[in-house]
Parts: sequence; structure tokens; C-alpha cells
Amino acid sequence: MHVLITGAAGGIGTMLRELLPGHGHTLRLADLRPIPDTDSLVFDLRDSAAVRAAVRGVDAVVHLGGISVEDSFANILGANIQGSYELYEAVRAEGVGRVVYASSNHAVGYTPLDSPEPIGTDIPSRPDTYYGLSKVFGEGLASLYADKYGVQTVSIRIGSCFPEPRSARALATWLSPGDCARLIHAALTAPEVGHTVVNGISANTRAWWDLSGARKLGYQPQDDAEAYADRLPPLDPDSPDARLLGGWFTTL
Ligand SMILES: NC(=O)c1ccc[n+]([C@@H]2O[C@H](COP(=O)([O-])OP(=O)(O)OC[C@H]3O[C@@H](n4cnc5c(N)ncnc54)[C@H](O)[C@@H]3O)[C@@H](O)[C@H]2O)c1
Ligand SMILES: O=C(O)[C@H]1O[C@@H](O)[C@H](O)[C@@H](O)[C@@H]1O
Repeated sequence: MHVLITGAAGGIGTMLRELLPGHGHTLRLADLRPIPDTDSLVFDLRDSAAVRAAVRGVDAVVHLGGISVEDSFANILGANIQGSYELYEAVRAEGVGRVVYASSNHAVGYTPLDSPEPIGTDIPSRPDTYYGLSKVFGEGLASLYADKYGVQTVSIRIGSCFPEPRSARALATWLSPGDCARLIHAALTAPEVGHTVVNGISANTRAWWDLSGARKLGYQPQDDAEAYADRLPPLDPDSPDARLLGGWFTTL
């Protein structure tokens, strides 16, 4: 498939630039920042004309662009809320069939981790930050554009996607680079997804998230954060990281 990646200069974008071509995809790259040694597109997602030109002719968009941590409401409003709106408007207008949307665990970050059952995606929105709130908006936007205009989206509530787990919390939430590419490939290619929300982590021994939705798309995770457990300090059972899905973001 011909795929536009927004936010392609970022952490996940950098991993996907390496890994998605191995799944058979041809990439067009976009970000606010130039990507050295590439002919990437450089524009702000709030620029509707630039966004429209960027999506023209692709089969799908992997939408990673935006602010990926907590910030002022004004900044989140521009980059994540308006930026995602401009992206969906462009996709609709140019007849692009599919978006893979980088949602986040922080859309449901105040969910308590006290259930004996794995946590699915059929839980209420409980954003833990303005950042998480923008991900609730993004999932709502995807739902609207699927129902009203037939734009298909897989919204992936990503856990913690970094080269290695960075904390004891990430022993549950880690999404390895390889599994991230496998999940995004599944989200790009699964038939008839309408708007589907899935959780996005590796096959972690300590996972509290249910991966059945992602597996239904064809995702077969191959990594487990447990391999890094010896190197990380233990989880304090009284800390937000142990008690709430969004962990320390609830303290921001
Ligand atoms: N890394 C994770 O663990 C994780 C977890 C959950 C969700 N996500 C989501 O996945 C996506 C990618 O995450 P990441 O870790 O690579 O983040 P990142 O911050 O490294 O990358 C985001 C990119 O978006 C670009 N960007 C920001 N504002 C923009 C704008 N107005 N117009 C155009 N581009 C803009 C930035 O320049 C940056 O390169 C983000 O949407 C993030 O919220 C990431
Ligand atoms: O919860 C997490 O670990 C991650 O959640 C993502 O949404 C954020 O973009 C990232 O900065 C966090 O590290």
C-alpha cells in the first residue's frame, strides 16, 4: 500500500520508517520538522491545504503527528484536535479509504487497575490529561467519519512504544518496535474495520490489557517486556503506576 505517515520524524515514526517497508508498504513522510536525508513533506497539520496535498493519492494514512505528552490546552487544541480534524477532512475530500490513528492509553488513563479480568476497549473514556482528552476526541472523530463518510479507521490505544521498556510500568504497557509495525500492518490491511478501537501492546507477561481486538485484525505479537524485568526497579504498589491505567500521567 501507499501510506502517508504523519509525525514521521518522531519516535514511532522513526521506527516505522525502518520497519513498514518490510511489510510491503511504500511510504510518504510528513512532519512539522524536516527529516534529514529524505524528501519528506514539512508542514503543520493545521494547514488544511498542505494536509490535503499530502494525502492525495495514498491508500491510507498512519496518523502519528501531534503533541505526544501533556501540554497547555491551547497547544493540544491546535496540534491534536484541529490537526486531526484537518487530517480527516483531507482524507474524506481526497477519497482516502483508511486511517490508522495513534490513540493512547491516556484516553482511559483514570481506569483503575483493580479488575481480575483483562481490560478491553469497551470501557468509558477517562482521560487523564488534556493530551488524553485529545485522544478521546480523535477516537470520536474517527467514529464520525466512519459512520458518516465511510472512512475506515483502526484507533490503536498504544501503551508505551519505545525501543526498550523504560520503567516497571512499561513491563505491562510496552509495545516493541517490531510489534508496533506488525500491529500497524494488520490495521492497514484487515478487511472492513469500520471504526475499530484496539489496545496496542506486546505479548507482555504482566499485561493487564486485552489484546483480542488486535488479534482479530491479524496481529500476532512476538515480544515480551519481561525480558527486561531484571534491569528495572520494582513497581511501588502504592504508586499511580500500579493503581491507574494511565499511571503517572494522572499526577500531571
Ligand atoms: N510513544 C508512545 O508510547 C505512544 C503511546 C501512545 C500514543 N502515542 C501516540 O503516537 C504518536 C507518535 O508518538 P511518538 O512517541 O512518536 O511522539 P513524538 O512526539 O516523538 O512524535 C510526534 C511527531 O509529531 C510532530 N508534530 C507535532 N505537532 C505537529 C503539528 N502541528 N503538525 C505536524 N506535525 C506535528 C512532531 O514534530 C513529532 O515529530 C503520537 O500521536 C502519540 O500521541 C505514542
Ligand atoms: O503511557 C505511556 O507510557 C506513553 O503514553 C503515550 O501516549 C505518550 O505519548 C508517551 O509519552 C508515554 O510514555
